[in-house]
This record gives sequence, C-alpha cells and structure tokens, in this order.
Amino acid sequence: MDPARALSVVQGTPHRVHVPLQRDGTLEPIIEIDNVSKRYGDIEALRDVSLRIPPGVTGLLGPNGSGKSTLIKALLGLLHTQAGNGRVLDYKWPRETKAIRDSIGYLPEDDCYIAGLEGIESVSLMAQLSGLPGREGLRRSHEMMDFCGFGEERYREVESYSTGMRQKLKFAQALVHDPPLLILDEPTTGLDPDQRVAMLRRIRNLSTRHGKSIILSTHILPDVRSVCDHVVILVQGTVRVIDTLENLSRPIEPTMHVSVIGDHAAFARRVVSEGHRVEWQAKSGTLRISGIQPEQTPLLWHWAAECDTAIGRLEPAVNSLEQIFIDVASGTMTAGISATAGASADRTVQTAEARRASP
Ligand SMILES: Nc1ncnc2c1ncn2[C@@H]1O[C@H](COP(=O)(O)OP(=O)(O)OP(=O)(O)O)[C@@H](O)[C@H]1O
Repeated sequence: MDPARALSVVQGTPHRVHVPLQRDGTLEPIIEIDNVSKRYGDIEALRDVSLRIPPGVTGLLGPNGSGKSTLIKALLGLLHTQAGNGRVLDYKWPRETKAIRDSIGYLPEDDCYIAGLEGIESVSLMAQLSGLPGREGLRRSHEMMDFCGFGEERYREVESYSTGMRQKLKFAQALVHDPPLLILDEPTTGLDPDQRVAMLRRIRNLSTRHGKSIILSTHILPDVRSVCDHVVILVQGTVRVIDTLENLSRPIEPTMHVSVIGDHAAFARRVVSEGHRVEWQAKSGTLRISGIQPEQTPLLWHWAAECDTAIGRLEPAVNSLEQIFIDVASGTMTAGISATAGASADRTVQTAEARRASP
C-alpha cells in the first residue's frame, strides 16, 4: 500500500474535527485560550497569554525559555496553570483534559521509549493505550510505521535505533490513534538532510491531504518557512506575533530592493527628495526603498538617469523570517494580530525607525 494513503484508509477513525466557518468567512480556530498564566515559583513562564490558532500548520517559535514547552504542556493538561480558560478543538480547556489529550498526537522533544520493546511493539503499545483494540491497533501501527518510512527495522529493539529513527518512532506513536491535532516539539532534530526533507513532507502531507492541524515547535526557521501556514512567536511568556507566514513576509508598505550602477548615494538622495525612505543594505549592496507603489517603479529609472546612474536590479522586498524573529525577540518589532488568516489590519510594526540607515 502507498504509505501516504495509509491514513485515509483507516476504518473507524476515532476522531472527527468540526471546523466551521465564522461569520467573516474565515475558519474557526482549533485552539482558543484566554488569559493563561503559569508561574514556577518566581518565574512567570506564561503571562496572561491569549491565543487563537487557526486550522493548518502553525509554527510555534521563541527564544530559549520563552514558554513554548510550558504552553504545550499546559494545552495537554500536563501541568496546572494558575489562570486561564478556553477551548481546544471541541473541548473546554482545561476542564476536559482527558478528551483533549485523546484528540492530540504529541511528539515530545525528549526520547520516549521503553527499552526492550521492538519499534512495532512500541507503536502498538501506544495504540492500545489510546484505546484501539489489539488487532486494529497492530494494523494501524504497521501503517504508521510504513508512513514514517520504517522497513524491517521495526522489528529491532528501540534502544538500537539512531536518533533519526527515534524521531520517526515518536512520530508514528503520535499518529497511531489518528488524532485531528498534532503537537510536534522539535520533530526534525537529529535528522540528516534527506530525512529532514522527508519528515517535513510528511507533516505537510498530513495537513493538506489528511486535514490534520499541526503545531510545530522548533528553532529551525527554514522548517517553519517550508511547512507552516501561520506563525506564533512567544517572547518572555507573552505572545508577540500571530500571523500568516504570507502576511509576515510582506512589508507593511510596498518596498523595493534596488542595486545601482554608479553613485548610489546620489541616487538615494534623489529618491529621498521625492519623499521616499531609503536604507542602505550593506550586506547585499542594495538600496531598500519604501513607499514605492508598483506603478511608480518607472520613476526610479528616470531618477537614476537624472543622477547619471543606472539600475542594475529591481525586485520587491520580502521580510525574512530570520529578521522578523530577531526583531521580535529583541523588541524592535511588535505585531498584534488576530490569529485568523488574513486578519492583519491591526498589525503594528515598529521596525522602520530601527532599520533606517543612510547610504
Ligand atoms: N519545572 C520548572 N521549574 C521551574 N522553572 C521552569 C520549569 N520549567 C520551565 N521553567 C522556566 O520557565 C520558563 C519557560 O520555560 P520553557 O521550557 O517553557 O521555555 P521554552 O520556550 O520551551 O524553552 P526552550 O526553547 O529552551 O525549550 C523558563 O524560564 C524556564 O527556566
């Protein structure tokens, strides 16, 4: 059987998730929590966190110690929070913890296996613990191990597994009960480049072909870029950004990157005299010109000619996730956005001043 199809042929799928449209046509969040606080003694790991996570793949980002693991464990009901309430899928959080846990597949960051068990036994044990009857659980375990790329190694004891195989084992264990929501904590750690690409493909596939919602907690920003629809950035226990990757990538105002042949400072002064903002990007040797509408770009050629310069390259600017992360973590950028895709009107970004530089 095609492993990619395995998920769709499982009979008696135990979980169904109802994702209705809201009045404004956007999808209802799968997670809605309000005013969640968690303290460990004097440490405030989560401070009054309110969050709406839409269906799809959401990257959960943040510097070390920002509260990602605490948030995940809180959602799973693995730790007690001092304040907050909400909903996870169709269940009240934190009251209906058991039902919530049944509906989530969790891949923890740390190893989780029982020494002495074969891979297939480990996965079917999880299937049984999730309530699947023995034979159905075993069948499903084989399907998930196929899906995760296991061959005959499934019959080896898990302590002989490489780091990459342990990651895949955890993935199969998280998937075996066919949950509608997956929470994956650093799922690509320790994978070689090929395995990493395969893992990301599986994650994307689960979302697009099998309708799973996925929260991906990671420090690997290219992973986020390649599979996530939305991004949440936590800093010091507070949510600093929730938005679609697409919105975040788009500069707040239309911006062009221009490489100039000749005296770029003279060209920059000419552009500034027309009321546009110009920054010199030393690394790329280009000018970043803000506030230029696409229909105004012919003017750039005109101004370049006036200064006896020429334009070598001209392309629309895109915010890099790396820069967004650095700006948010350092406090030079804040964005407060409805988590629902497309709702970006109230975004407030304070990067312009911080980044402004003269050529
Ligand atoms: N059991 C605990 N007892 C005391 N403090 C804790 C405990 N667990 C976490 N913390 C603290 O709470 C804060 C948030 O930690 P958390 O592990 O949630 O962050 P994180 O974003 O997951 O970090 P990392 O990216 O390093 O995994 C940190 O200051 C951490 O030291």
